Amino acid sequence: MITTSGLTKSFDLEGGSILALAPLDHRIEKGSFVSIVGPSGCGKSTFLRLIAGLEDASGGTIKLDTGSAKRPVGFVFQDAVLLPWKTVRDNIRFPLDTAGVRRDEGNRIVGELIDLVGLTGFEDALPKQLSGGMRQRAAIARALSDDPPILLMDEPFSAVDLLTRETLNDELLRIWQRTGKTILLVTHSVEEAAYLGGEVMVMSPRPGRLKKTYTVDLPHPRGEATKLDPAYHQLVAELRQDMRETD
Ligand SMILES: Nc1ncnc2c1ncn2[C@@H]1O[C@H](COP(=O)(O)OP(=O)(O)OP(=O)(O)O)[C@@H](O)[C@H]1O
Repeated sequence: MITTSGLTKSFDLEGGSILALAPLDHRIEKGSFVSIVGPSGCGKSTFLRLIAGLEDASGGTIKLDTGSAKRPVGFVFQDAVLLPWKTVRDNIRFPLDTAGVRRDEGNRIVGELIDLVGLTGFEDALPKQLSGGMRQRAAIARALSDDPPILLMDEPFSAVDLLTRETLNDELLRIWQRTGKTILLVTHSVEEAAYLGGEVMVMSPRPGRLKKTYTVDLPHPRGEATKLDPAYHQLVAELRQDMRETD
């Protein structure tokens, strides 16, 4: 459902250009959960931004097989970029209002999403009244509001404490299983990548290229038992080794 062929991206800099992404050929199946790891500057964000259409490719192609979806991708960034003067409800419904969705239909969708991300009771709160984790929940709901088949997440949980992060990881897996979205998640945590992903893409820098992909066979639903599974520890160790080699 996401196919890249010879995808490259270079940025013009004073006195030359930098190749942020070397030719990338990859295929991501519909409904999969793909974690992306690699050292700083290896092109992880650039890859997501190209898929989202926020950057133009310098070469090659990206094919998104997303049928008749109005908007193929939703994006969740490291910091929840919520409108500070709007309530949780109005932030989540903002893309729906922009798309001209009828008010009663919008109310129904927003109600379901608030329930899905566990923000019931906080519909009328302003972003400043929420914890970091709750703001990220609202950002996920907003990214899902007009039902994009693909959810792109760029280090979505790196600014929250470890316990909240683990809870949000489990919530995200539940959301993924309930919605069937294709999820691509960039993370600096190899533990998070292994715990969440069905596939892990390992990238290396200068220029950014796909070094390796792992298929993760850990069973679902994942939970505390996953973290005790020797196969999980083996994968984390291999990913850590890959990161050392690419740094
Ligand atoms: N708008 C831009 N202009 C110039 N160079 C850029 C731009 N965006 C990214 N780059 C360069 O492209 C390379 C890849 O950047 P990118 O942000 O995709 O890496 P990353 O793997 O997401 O890094 P990090 O883990 O630190 O977020 C880096 O060398 C970066 O400096």
